[in-house]
Amino acid sequence: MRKPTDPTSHQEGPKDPTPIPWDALEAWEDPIPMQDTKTLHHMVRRSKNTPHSTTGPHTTPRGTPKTPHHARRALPIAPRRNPISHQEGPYDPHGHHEGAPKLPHHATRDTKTRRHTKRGPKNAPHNTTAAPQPPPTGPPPAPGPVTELRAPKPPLLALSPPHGGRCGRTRGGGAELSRAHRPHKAGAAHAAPRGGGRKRGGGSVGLGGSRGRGMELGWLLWGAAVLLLLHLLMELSPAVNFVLRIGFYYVLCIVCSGLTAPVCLLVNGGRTVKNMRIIKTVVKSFKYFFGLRFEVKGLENFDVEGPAIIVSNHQSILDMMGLMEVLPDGCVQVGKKELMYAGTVGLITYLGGVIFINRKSTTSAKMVMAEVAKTMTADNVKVWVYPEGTRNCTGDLLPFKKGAFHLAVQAQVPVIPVVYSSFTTFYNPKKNLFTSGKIKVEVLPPIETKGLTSDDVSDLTDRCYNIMRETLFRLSGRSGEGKDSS
Ligand SMILES: CCCCCCCCCCCCCCCCC(=O)SCCNC(=O)CCNC(=O)[C@H](O)C(C)(C)COP(=O)(O)OP(=O)(O)OC[C@H]1O[C@@H](n2cnc3c(N)ncnc32)[C@H](O)[C@@H]1OP(=O)(O)O
Ligand SMILES: CCCCCCCC/C=C\CCCCCCCC(=O)OC[C@@H](O)COP(=O)(O)O
Repeated sequence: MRKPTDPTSHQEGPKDPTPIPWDALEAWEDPIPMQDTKTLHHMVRRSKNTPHSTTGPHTTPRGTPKTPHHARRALPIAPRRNPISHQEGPYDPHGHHEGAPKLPHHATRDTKTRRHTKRGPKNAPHNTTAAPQPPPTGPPPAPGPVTELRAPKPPLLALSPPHGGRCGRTRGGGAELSRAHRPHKAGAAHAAPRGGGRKRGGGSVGLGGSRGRGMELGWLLWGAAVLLLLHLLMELSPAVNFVLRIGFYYVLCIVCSGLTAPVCLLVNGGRTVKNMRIIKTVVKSFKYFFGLRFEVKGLENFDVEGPAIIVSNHQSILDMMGLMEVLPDGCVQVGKKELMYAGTVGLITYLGGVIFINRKSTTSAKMVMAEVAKTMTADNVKVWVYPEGTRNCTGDLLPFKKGAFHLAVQAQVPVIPVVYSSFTTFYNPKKNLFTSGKIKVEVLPPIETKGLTSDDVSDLTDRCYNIMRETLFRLSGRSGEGKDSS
C-alpha cells in the first residue's frame, strides 16, 4: 500500500546501475544452519505472501532476472499457511458475534454477583437515604436488560469525581450537566450528598472545588505530570536519562525495522543489498532524535573502481547511525550471526544483505570470508567490516582481527579505512552518559592490496591499525598520542 507513495521506492528501481547477483548472497547464507534461519525465513514468507499471491511466484515485481529464482529458494512461498491470516480472518467476525450477545449476559452476571456481595446491600440503603429515589415504575425485580445494566451504575458513578464535585458545588451547573448527560444523573444525584455533604460538614468546600476541577482534567494532568516527572528524573538522574534514551533508541530501531521490512520486500522483493538504501534513508533520520551531528570528510575516497573492503572503528550500537551517514551504495556489512535473531532488527539486517558470521567458530567465519572474497568482485559490492570484532567505547582501538585484511588480499581489492571520533564525551554506558554530541567522520584514502599475498596480511593489518588510531586521536582531540603505538 505504501509502495507508490514511498519516495525511496521511486529512487530504487531505475537508478541502481548494477544489481547484485543473488548467487553471492546465497553463498553468504551458507554457513548459517538452515535450522537457525527457519524462524526468519518464516517471517519473511509471511510478509511476502501478499505480493506473491497477486503477481504469481515467478514474477517478483522489480526483481532482477535472478531474483525470483532466489526468492523462491530463500523465501519459499508458503502454501497459504499464514498463521496471522488464519487467525485474523475467522477470528475477527467471530469475535464480534461472540462479543455482542455476551455483553448483556456478562453484565447480568456481574449485576447478580454484585447483588450478592456485601457492597450491594451497603450501597442500597446509602443510596436511598442520600438522595430521593424516583418512585418505582415497574415490578422491582424485573430483570430486563436495561434494568440490569443500570443497576450497578449508581455505585460506579457515585465514585465519578467530576459529576459529584459539580453537583455538590453549583446546582445550576450540575443541573445543566445532568440534562446533557441523562444517564449520569442518577449517579450525580447520589454523589452530591455524599461528597458535597461530607465536605460541607468538614468545612473544606474550597478544597473540594479545586479537587473537582482538577479531576475533570484528570487525564491531562496525569499525562503532564508523568512527562514532567520523566523530564525531572532525566535531569536529576543520569541513569534514568541513559536508560530512557537508549531504550528509545532500541524502540526506534525495532519499530522502524518492522515498518521498513515490508517496504524492502515490496520494493526489492527480498534479501538484497539494494535494501540498504531504504534502510539508510530511515536510519539517517535517527540522529535528530538524539541531538547527534555528523561532520564528514573524505567521502570521495569511496569512489574507487570496483569493490573494496571498508574497515572502521566500532564503539557502540549507535554506530549504525554513523554507518548509514556515509554508507556507499552497494555495500554490505559483516555482522555477528546473533543479530539475525534480534526480532525485526534481525529481519531488516537479513533483508539488507548483511553477511552473518559465527564468531565462535573461526573455521566457519573464515569459510564465509573466503566465499565473500570470491564473489564480491563478480558482484561488485563493497564489504564493511569492523576489524575490532566487538564494540569498544574507550576512546582507543582494540587490536585488529585479520579477517578483513585476508579478505582484501584474497580478493585483491583496496582497503578503505573510516574513522569515527571518540563517543566518550557524550556516550559512556559505564557512566550512564548519553547526551547530544558531534561526531567527526573521516574516510581515509584507499590502501592498495594488488600483488600482496597472505604473508603480507599482518603488515597490512598493522599499517591500517596505525593510520586509524592516529586519525581517531586526532579527530577526538588527542593529537600525537597514536603515533608511537603499533
Ligand atoms: C530501519 C531501521 C533499522 C534499524 C536497525 C539498523 C540495522 C542496520 C543494518 C546494519 C547492520 C550492521 C551490522 C554491524 C554488525 C557489527 C558486528 O557484528 S561486529 C562483530 C562481527 N564482525 C567481526 O567479527 C569482523 C572482524 N573479525 C574478523 O575478521 C575475525 O578475524 C574472524 C574472521 C571473525 C575470525 O575471528 P577469530 O575466530 O577470532 O579468529 P582470528 O584470531 O581473527 O584469526 C585466527 C587465525 O585465522 C586467520 N584468519 C582470519 N581470517 C582469515 C581468513 N579470512 N582467511 C584466512 N585466514 C584467516 C588469522 O590470521 C589468524 O591466524 P594468525 O596466524 O594468528 O594470523
Ligand atoms: C525476539 C528477540 C528480540 C530481541 C530484541 C533485540 C532488539 C535489538 C534492537 C535494537 C538494537 C539496534 C541495534 C542495531 C544494530 C546494532 C549492531 C551492533 O552494533 O551490534 C553489535 C555487534 O556489532 C558487536 O556486538 P558485541 O559488542 O560483541 O556484543
